Amino acid sequence: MPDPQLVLAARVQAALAAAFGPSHADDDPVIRPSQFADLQANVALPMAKKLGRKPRDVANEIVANLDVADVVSKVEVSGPGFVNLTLADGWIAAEAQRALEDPRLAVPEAERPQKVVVEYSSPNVAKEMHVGHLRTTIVGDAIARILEFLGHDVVRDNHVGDWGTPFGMLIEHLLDLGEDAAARGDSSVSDLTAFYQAARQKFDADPAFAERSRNRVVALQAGDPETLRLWQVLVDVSKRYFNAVYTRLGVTLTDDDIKGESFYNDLLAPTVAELEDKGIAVVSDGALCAFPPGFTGREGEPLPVIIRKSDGGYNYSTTDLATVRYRVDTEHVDRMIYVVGAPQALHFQMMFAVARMAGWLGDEVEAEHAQIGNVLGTDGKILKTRAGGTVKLAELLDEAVERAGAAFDQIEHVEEFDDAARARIVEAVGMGAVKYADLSVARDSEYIFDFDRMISFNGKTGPYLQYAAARIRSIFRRGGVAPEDATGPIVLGDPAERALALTLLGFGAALEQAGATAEPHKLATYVYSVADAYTTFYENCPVLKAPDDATKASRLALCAATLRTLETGLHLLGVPTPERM
Ligand SMILES: NC(=[NH2+])NCCC[C@H](N)C(=O)O
Repeated sequence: MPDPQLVLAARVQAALAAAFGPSHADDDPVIRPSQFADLQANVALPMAKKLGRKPRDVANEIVANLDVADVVSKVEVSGPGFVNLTLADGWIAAEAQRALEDPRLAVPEAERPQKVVVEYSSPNVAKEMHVGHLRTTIVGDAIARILEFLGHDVVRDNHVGDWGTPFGMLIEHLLDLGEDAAARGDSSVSDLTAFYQAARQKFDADPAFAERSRNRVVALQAGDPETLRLWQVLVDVSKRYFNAVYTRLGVTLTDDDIKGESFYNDLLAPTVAELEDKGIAVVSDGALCAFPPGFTGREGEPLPVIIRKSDGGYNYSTTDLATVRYRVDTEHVDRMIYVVGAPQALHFQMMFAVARMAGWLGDEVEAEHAQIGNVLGTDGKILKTRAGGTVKLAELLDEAVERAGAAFDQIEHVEEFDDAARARIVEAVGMGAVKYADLSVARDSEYIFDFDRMISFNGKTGPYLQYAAARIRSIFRRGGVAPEDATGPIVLGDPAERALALTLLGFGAALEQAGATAEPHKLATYVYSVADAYTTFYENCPVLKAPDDATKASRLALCAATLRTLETGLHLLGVPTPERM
């Protein structure tokens, strides 16, 4: 869908080149939405400064060279030298029609498709996923979906924390409980939080257990087959639990997307060797460290990235460096997006800096930490249960659905749905509410997890948007027309029709921006603006009772284009859209 802003930017640049010389063909035309017209080009002011001329004269000269008759109905110079541009109704209608007829809603695929690793979710084995993981899972999944839709080759990567010293105590605790407890799905094992805490308690209280645990770590690292088998039992129990959460959330991660930390075990030594060969890793206080330039501590002392501890063990950073190296050398990726909590920002900055020193990252390969802000409770503190513990994800999702049910039962026509239909809708509303709440806030800001707000059918919420889409479907049902058969032609008369069509044309730009910056909230905000423009349209423009057949056909086509934009946008956010509700 050609974003009007981009179309006009190109035209203004052509006018700049014609008026002031070809060197200005790439100048920023400073196109902005305006309250006086659809868009405003504000380039005359900076240009006048450069040329030492009056802004208004420059603006007039731009206009004299501007070739926009096919796109714009009115051009006007105002104020000190703004160029006001009003799009032609015919152009908007034709572009909306083109979107309607295109399965991709006229969203172009990327000119230069990239291979992009989107790393997200990344929970830890034998630990319950918490709301922080919930948010990286939801945001990461939306990023992956958006980039895929834009035509990139997306590799989903679930960097599960499945290795490290805690596995010693976890394996010993599993042996104490009896392995069949895991096979039976006994809650002493499947309740991951309880399992982890019990192991931890024994480790702290019982020196003999602690000793066994330490020996077990040694056996694990030495690759003892029986120990590895027990480790795998724990990994499998956790995977089952993660998958249950993913399925419920409609998250597109599968077992094939898991490359846990253990995946890189064999690559750690060669990675470290390369860092040593290149003189990047040096011994400091017995440990092997890299000192990326520009990172200093409180006293100005250089901060280390510890590559190998003095006891010979590798670190979290080492695994991450091996991961970068593997993705560059073996997977040949162009871009890596790490959807991980904001508290790990320094870790990623320093780790990327070391990878750049090693030549793994550079202009050719970009890596970015897509930071995720904390999830707070309504008291403004990090979300905790009433007892002060970590909130369990499964319970949180159950509560979302329960509350969605209560909200849904307030809808007047609720008796139209049988129990099975109601259950499906309520599940979708609960998940949609949680997901949209997560996605509508800039991912790096903290946000307050507030059931009352997110489950409302009013306001900037998932349920509101789901309901908006379902209401459009119900118009088609009542009119006895299938949305696919509403082919227009789109003609714009009422200002609300025009405003809706213009909003629909912004889909491509919203996706493009969301993908470029890995910020799904830009799409979430856009989808809301579509529902908003639709509401104004619906209040002002009768559809089934339109004054004549041509108007009815045009309005049904606008409804169809809106429906597809809403459903596609919500789908790319991972928010389910029940056909009826
Ligand atoms: N490549 C990475 N370090 N990814 C982030 C992993 C997140 C880690 N497992 C955690 O739960 O905090």
